[in-house]
Amino acid sequence: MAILLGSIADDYTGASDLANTLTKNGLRTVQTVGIPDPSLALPDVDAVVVSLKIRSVPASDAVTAASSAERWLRQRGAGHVLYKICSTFDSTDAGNIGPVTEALSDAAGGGVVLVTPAFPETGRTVYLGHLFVGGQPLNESPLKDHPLNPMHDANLVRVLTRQSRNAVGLVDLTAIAAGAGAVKARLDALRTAGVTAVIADAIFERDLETLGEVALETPVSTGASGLGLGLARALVRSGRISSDGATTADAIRPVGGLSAIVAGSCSKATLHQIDVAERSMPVLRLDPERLLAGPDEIAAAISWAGDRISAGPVVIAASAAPETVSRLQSLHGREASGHAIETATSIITAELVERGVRRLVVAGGETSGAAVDRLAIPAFLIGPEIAPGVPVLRTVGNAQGDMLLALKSGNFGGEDFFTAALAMMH
Ligand SMILES: Nc1ncnc2c1ncn2[C@@H]1O[C@H](COP(=O)(O)OP(=O)(O)O)[C@@H](O)[C@H]1O
Ligand SMILES: O=C(O)[C@@H](O)C(=O)COP(=O)(O)O
Repeated sequence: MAILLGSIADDYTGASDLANTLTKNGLRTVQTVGIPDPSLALPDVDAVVVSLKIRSVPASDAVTAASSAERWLRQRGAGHVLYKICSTFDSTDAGNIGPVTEALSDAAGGGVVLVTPAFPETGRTVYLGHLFVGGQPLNESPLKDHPLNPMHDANLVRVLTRQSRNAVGLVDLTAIAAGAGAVKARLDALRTAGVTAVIADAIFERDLETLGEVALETPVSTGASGLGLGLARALVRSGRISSDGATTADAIRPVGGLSAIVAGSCSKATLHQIDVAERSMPVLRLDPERLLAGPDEIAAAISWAGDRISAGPVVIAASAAPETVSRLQSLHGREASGHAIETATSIITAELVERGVRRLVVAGGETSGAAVDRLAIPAFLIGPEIAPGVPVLRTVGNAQGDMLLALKSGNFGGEDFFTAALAMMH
């Protein structure tokens, strides 16, 4: 299998978001969970998105994992590797966007890396290096309260500089609006000045098309689904995609079984989606203190679900509002509480699958990563889009048999996302 575009995603929801965008823009795409075992039969594709869970791990671990994935992708022919980060630039001063970007660039021989989290379809735009989420600067958006990566600075040149060894520059909208030639000239000037990564503005898809065209001539870029769109369209325009385009219908052949929703995202969007779901299906809100205290809360949740799930889908949620999250974190620490809750929700998910769930929605990036790892799912085919950034996924090579999943980024989806997702899974 020779591929044209490789991607390394820093979390699993982000990987499915990117795979969805690449598919919608004409690339046959598969999402793997880590580097797949050589025995796994993957379909013939144009693009592979390797999902890693490296957004919130020590930077050195993230660099090691991303570097192995990069080597694997290059060995399979990838001329360009996109490091897929969150459209809200989720990271801390310790990383991991800067360290991974620099490591991937070094491995590919250096140069300047284009970096942009812009994803206009979901309201993420970058202007003069500042990230806006909907109408708000990043630091005023709900991301200021993220449980693991609270974002307090919208100036991404500053944010990335704090995480990088080398200088970070800006390619502003004026250069991008002037076209690929102007962007390349700006990159040349910045390279001469010692810059190795640039934040690129982008407001409209046409800006991302320009950036995709420029990025495709370089070995590495860093960005969200918007840059994926630009790269995919540039590849299609280049005439290098030999297939008739990507199809998604086969991925949603019915799998039967029971259905469930597990939520660990504490984003404003997910909290509202849970409230809305409560009008039409049973919802269990886990007690985070009890989850951290021992296995009883997990056992109680499994028993609660067992009593109801044969009658229809249920929701089990650890998700809580910012005040509750802060209280828990002040008692147990930010990372320890996040990790313990992810472990708990992943155990509950695996028990639900053990009891016959084959159609599963997981809300939250880290939450999805923990759940998919516990289920040991090796890869996914990409089905149709449920909401911008969230496709239906079909497992490949799964020990429990075929399943349909939706891995929902915390911030994505309309208020009826859970019912909309299950309506597409049979
Ligand atoms: N009630 C809670 N208190 C503290 N942390 C929580 C709670 N519920 C979930 N979490 C943690 O918050 C984090 C949410 O991150 P994630 O799953 O990536 O969601 P998102 O997609 O919104 O970023 C996870 O580590 C999860 O375990
Ligand atoms: O780019 C995005 O916003 C998403 O693809 C993504 O990475 C979301 O991360 P989580 O909100 O942690 O799921």
